[in-house]
Amino acid sequence: MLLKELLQGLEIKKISGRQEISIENIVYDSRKVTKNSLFICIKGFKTDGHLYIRDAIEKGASAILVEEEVNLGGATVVEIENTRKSMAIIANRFYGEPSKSLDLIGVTGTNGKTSTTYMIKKILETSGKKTGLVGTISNWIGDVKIETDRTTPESLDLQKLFKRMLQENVDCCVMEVSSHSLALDRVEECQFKVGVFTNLTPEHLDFHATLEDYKNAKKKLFYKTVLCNIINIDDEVGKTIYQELRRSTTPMLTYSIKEKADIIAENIVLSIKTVTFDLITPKYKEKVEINIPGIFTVYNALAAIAVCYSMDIGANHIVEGLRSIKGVAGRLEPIEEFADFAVIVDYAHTPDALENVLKSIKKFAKNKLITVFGCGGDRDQTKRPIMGEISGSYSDLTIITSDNPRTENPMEIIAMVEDGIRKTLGKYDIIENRREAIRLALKYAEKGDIILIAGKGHETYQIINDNVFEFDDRKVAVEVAKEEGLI
Ligand SMILES: CC(=O)N[C@H]1[C@@H](OP(=O)(O)OP(=O)(O)OC[C@H]2O[C@@H](n3ccc(=O)[nH]c3=O)[C@H](O)[C@@H]2O)O[C@H](CO)[C@@H](O)[C@@H]1O[C@H](C)C(=O)N[C@@H](C)C(=O)N[C@H](CCC(=O)O)C(=O)O
Ligand SMILES: Nc1ncnc2c1ncn2[C@@H]1O[C@H](COP(=O)(O)OP(=O)(O)OP(=O)(O)O)[C@@H](O)[C@H]1O
Ligand SMILES: N[C@H](CCC[C@H](N)C(=O)O)C(=O)O
Ligand SMILES: [Mg+2]
Repeated sequence: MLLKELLQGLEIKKISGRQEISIENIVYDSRKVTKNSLFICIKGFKTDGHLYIRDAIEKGASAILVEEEVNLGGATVVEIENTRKSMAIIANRFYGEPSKSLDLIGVTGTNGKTSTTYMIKKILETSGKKTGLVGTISNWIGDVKIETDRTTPESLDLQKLFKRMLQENVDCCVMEVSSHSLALDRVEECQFKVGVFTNLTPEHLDFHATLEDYKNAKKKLFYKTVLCNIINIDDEVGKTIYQELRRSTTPMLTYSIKEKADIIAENIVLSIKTVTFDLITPKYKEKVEINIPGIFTVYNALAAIAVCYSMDIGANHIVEGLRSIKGVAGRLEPIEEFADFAVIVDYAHTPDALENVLKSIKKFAKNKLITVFGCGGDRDQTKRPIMGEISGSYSDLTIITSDNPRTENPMEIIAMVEDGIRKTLGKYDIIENRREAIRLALKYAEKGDIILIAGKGHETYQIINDNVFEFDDRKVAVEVAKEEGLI
């Protein structure tokens, strides 16, 4: 595509060099530049893309998009106000506006995005639609898995992925829309059919200055949708978003288990492995059964149902799709090798998630509830004491350990968790090494106990400083139990 075409309609401050040049590739990382690339310079949180322009030109970049004045030859230089936002516009154009041809569903909220997207995918597939998925665990094109390291990819990578989905005849794509992606314009130019709001509780307050900023980032999704917005009105923030969206032209569907809403669940029965409920929609009633425990599974299912209902997917496909789900990796995932006591791995890494999970499983513990968890480094510090207090309140024993300490001192993170747990009567131990923490929990466990290993869920690594080590809670629990002769 010609550079001139890519830049059409953008407010350019200054341009030096030819615009009639063919752009074969677009990149925002100088290390990925190939011949005839457009290199987009982004001022980041760690470094600044403008520092790598020379490097990019040497590798063959023929055009550079900048947001600060640079004077050098060898490539066309285009100066613009906001390169991150412009990248989304250019990427959408370069890949042929792919989201317009997909039924794109966006799910946002603090907790439940991954779980809800997997439910939606399963229902859509049951109804015969080839479905793509973009999210935390991995991306999918039908049943082909694509590794990812972001929940919501950078706009360029996202548009490229959408194009690939179209080439592979995908009908619908369901994606998690993180607050970072909304704040950093990763989903600008995406045309969503349906948007979902699951809930909002404190998280990522290292990135968003206030809870209000966090909410405002999430809210942006609902002004990008054309078919329907789906809102959990049992959530306090959901209620306010619902009120605000009444002025919008996009129709809305609400869901609830407590209040009058469009999609509701009644007669909920929770067991240690499943949930069942009576589904009531404006058009029909059905019995629903899902093989994932916890009251929040009902919420995630209602969100998924509302999406499919708004897309006119038949009730039979909804019920069958939900029934066929075997679980979502690292979300209340039971480790089957254990018989006398239960070991469950879960991705709860926010106060709200941890509280919900502990509440859900505590009632099924015939004996003690033992929790092993820590908090991630280089992330929101305010949640650490709160999570400590929650674990101390619900668990008979907490073993505080490391999550992904990243560049922080693990013992300092643990001390912040300990500040919270000390406010409770809950017993606790501190074992910084996560493998050893899991070992101790297994050694303490007795018949009828439940061990919850929280925070890392599906993750198969642990990040310590800038090193990524292999670490999977599910595998480690089994390995350690074998070493101890417990299984
Ligand atoms: C805060 C944040 O989201 N940062 C993301 C952002 O980084 P950044 O813009 O600060 O980039 P930077 O590292 O400072 O580099 C600036 C620019 O220089 C370029 N560069 C850098 C080095 C070089 O040699 N050459 C070069 O061109 C980089 O490619 C970049 O364009 O853009 C990068 C490239 O896309 C992302 O990898 C990076 O994610 C970081 C690693 C991250 O941890 N993000 C998390 C917080 C995140 O986004 N999480 C949400 C999930 C939240 C949830 O699920 O609750 C997500 O959607 O994944
Ligand atoms: N609707 C919900 N409300 C509260 N907690 C939930 C809900 N659904 C799941 N959880 C809890 O939150 C954890 C994370 O769930 P999930 O991965 O679905 O959320 P997410 O929004 O995708 O998280 P992330 O922001 O990390 O991508 C689960 O392991 C579970 O403990
Ligand atoms: N999407 C979340 C995941 C946190 C998972 C937890 N294991 C951690 O590393 O803090 C984040 O990037 O903040
Ligand atoms: Mg997720």
